[in-house]
Amino acid sequence: MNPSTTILITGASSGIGATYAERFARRGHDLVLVARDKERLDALAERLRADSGVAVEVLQADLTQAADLAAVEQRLRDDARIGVLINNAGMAQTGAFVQQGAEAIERVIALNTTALTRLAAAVAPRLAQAGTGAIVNIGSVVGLAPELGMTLYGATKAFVLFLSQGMSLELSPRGVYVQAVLPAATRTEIWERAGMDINQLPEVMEVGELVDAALVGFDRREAVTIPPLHVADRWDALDGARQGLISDIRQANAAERYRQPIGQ
Ligand SMILES: NC(=O)C1=CN([C@@H]2O[C@H](COP(=O)(O)OP(=O)(O)OC[C@H]3O[C@@H](n4cnc5c(N)ncnc54)[C@H](OP(=O)(O)O)[C@@H]3O)[C@@H](O)[C@H]2O)C=CC1
Ligand SMILES: CC(=O)[C@H](N)C(=O)O
Repeated sequence: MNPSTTILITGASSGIGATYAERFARRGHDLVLVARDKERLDALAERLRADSGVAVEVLQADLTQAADLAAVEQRLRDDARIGVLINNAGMAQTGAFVQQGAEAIERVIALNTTALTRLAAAVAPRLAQAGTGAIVNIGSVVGLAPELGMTLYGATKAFVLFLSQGMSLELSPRGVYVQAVLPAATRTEIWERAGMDINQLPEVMEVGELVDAALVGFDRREAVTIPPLHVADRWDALDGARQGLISDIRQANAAERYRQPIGQ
């Protein structure tokens, strides 16, 4: 990738986003860092400028707020230097589905799905027009498995995977690379923020290892990167089965098992 490409990273004040910022700064890229906590963003920006000599701009935004989201969209539309969007900002949600209040439901959907989609949609036309660039959407393995018990959060992450695969089908022929990254439990603040104790987990990946693995997938132009999945064939089998299913959907008639016997 051209080192003169600027990378915009959401959720860059901590965890996975901050680590992406470090890694891309080391690769020589200028950065635009987005999150709510300006003090933390400023401190990170200062360190990255000093360590890597790159230009780093801070854009304070609460992506669940209309005006802030619109400002980041505008920036992505207008700034031709930004060639990569790391769509990372997200929050987790604990508790049973019956315990979710309306406000909490709105917030997790607004951040994990609406903001992510709108930012991707803001930058995609410009990248497609230029015939280059990349959009990285951070999902989660939880989005593959309702059994993991995070129904609402998992549903937002299933959305991210579906959206990414659809975007990839549409945009890769136009020169734009779209990657979905699916981490599993990774040591960041997200757990504490959601009121979960990370120390109760049997296994946790360190955030540097996660981002470095995601970047291996990025450099290989993988459409779906699942760093904690040790048998890659499992994903190929799942995705292949899904595609096989499509060929068995024949829309002219209901399947035999749903037909009422004549006369009943
Ligand atoms: N850690 C894990 O185990 C896993 C994480 N993920 C995903 O990785 C992504 C990053 O999370 P992670 O690094 O772990 O968690 P962190 O809590 O460390 O980081 C979340 C980032 O999002 C920002 N953010 C939160 N709310 C908003 C908001 N309303 N507007 C703008 N920015 C916001 C936070 O900054 P600030 O508070 O300053 O706004 C922070 O920079 C998320 O999408 C998460 O779902 C996926 C699977 C596993
Ligand atoms: C961060 C979470 O809460 C979640 N378990 C995940 O792995 O995505």
